[in-house]
Amino acid sequence: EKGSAPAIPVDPRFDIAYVTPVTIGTPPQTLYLDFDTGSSDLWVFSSHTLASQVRGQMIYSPEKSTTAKLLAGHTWSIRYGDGSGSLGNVYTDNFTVGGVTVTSQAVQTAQQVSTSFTSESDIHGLVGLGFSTLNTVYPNGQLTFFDNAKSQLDSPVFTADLKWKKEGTYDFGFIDETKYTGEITYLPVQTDPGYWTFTSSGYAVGDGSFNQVSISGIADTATSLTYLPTAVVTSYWRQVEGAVNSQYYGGYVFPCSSKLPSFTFGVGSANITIPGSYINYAQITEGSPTCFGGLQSSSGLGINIWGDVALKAAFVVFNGGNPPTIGWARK
Ligand SMILES: CC[C@H](C)[C@H](NC(=O)[C@H](C)NC(=O)[C@@H](CCSC)NC[C@@H](N)Cc1ccccc1)C(=O)O
Repeated sequence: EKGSAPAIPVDPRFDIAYVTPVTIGTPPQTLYLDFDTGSSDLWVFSSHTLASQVRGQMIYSPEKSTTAKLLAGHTWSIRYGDGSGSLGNVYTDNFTVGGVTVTSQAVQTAQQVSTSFTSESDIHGLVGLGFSTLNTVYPNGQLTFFDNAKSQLDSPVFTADLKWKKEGTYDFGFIDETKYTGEITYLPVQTDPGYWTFTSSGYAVGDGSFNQVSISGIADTATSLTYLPTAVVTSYWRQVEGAVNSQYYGGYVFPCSSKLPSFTFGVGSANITIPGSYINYAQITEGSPTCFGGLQSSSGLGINIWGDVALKAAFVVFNGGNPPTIGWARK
């Protein structure tokens, strides 16, 4: 079995996040969810969510699904790196993405969500695609959609082909050779504590020389920007006239008129190049001549995150085989 589903940018001006249509329950209820390799909870806005915290999101109503079953005595509560979070109860129900159906998927219904989720009407929840060890359901942790679907997929993989300001795809169970050029380079994955953690072999700024340095970080499809060690990020922004690391804006800002250099990162003996345009992330406010960078320092996070700004420059294979590996190809 295999499937394919669109990854739709949430905001046409800049790629805050990508959402993918899924159907839950019987009869099927459609929601648009943020597929997230950086976490492992599948949670949705629901009929259980405090009305004051719902603002235009589509919701899942288990009471309207003949196949929904309450997972009695189970709760969940998750916190994300940006301080956002949500919590609630758990049902199992039919869950379908791109034609691939899992019949008793744990669907975590939110009772409460933090303000940043309330304010993002285009994101109706998350589908965690990290390793199931990260799942927060208590007292028994639940499996991700990918872990549940793996055995019925032609191949135990899913791929991310995210695009700059355009619709991309998530494929499940197969590798679409038409979506990349050259070879796919596979790297080992550290599955503890549960992210897709890999080590890049170094970086180059623009057409400058390549710096051989190991950079361990996570591939996170639901983090908009890319956060790397301060030394790496400083050497990038040093090349941009007028770029400053602003305390006020919480990161590097620069004149929107700048022509930004590309950023190349190593994957084994190959490499991926992020065009400078992808790093010109967004104006700090509508109409401002000052822009916010898509490449920022990870020093405050304690972990490096290869988010959408990096992922959309590549075709990425998340191989859930034994052992798991992560594959990178140019496109
Ligand atoms: C502060 C909490 C830390 C970060 C940690 N939580 C995590 O690592 C969770 C699973 N993952 C995340 O917070 C991040 C990875 C951070 S690396 C530490 N990925 C998921 C995030 N992009 C989901 C999201 C999507 C849209 C809007 C906001 C957030 C924990 O629970 O300990």
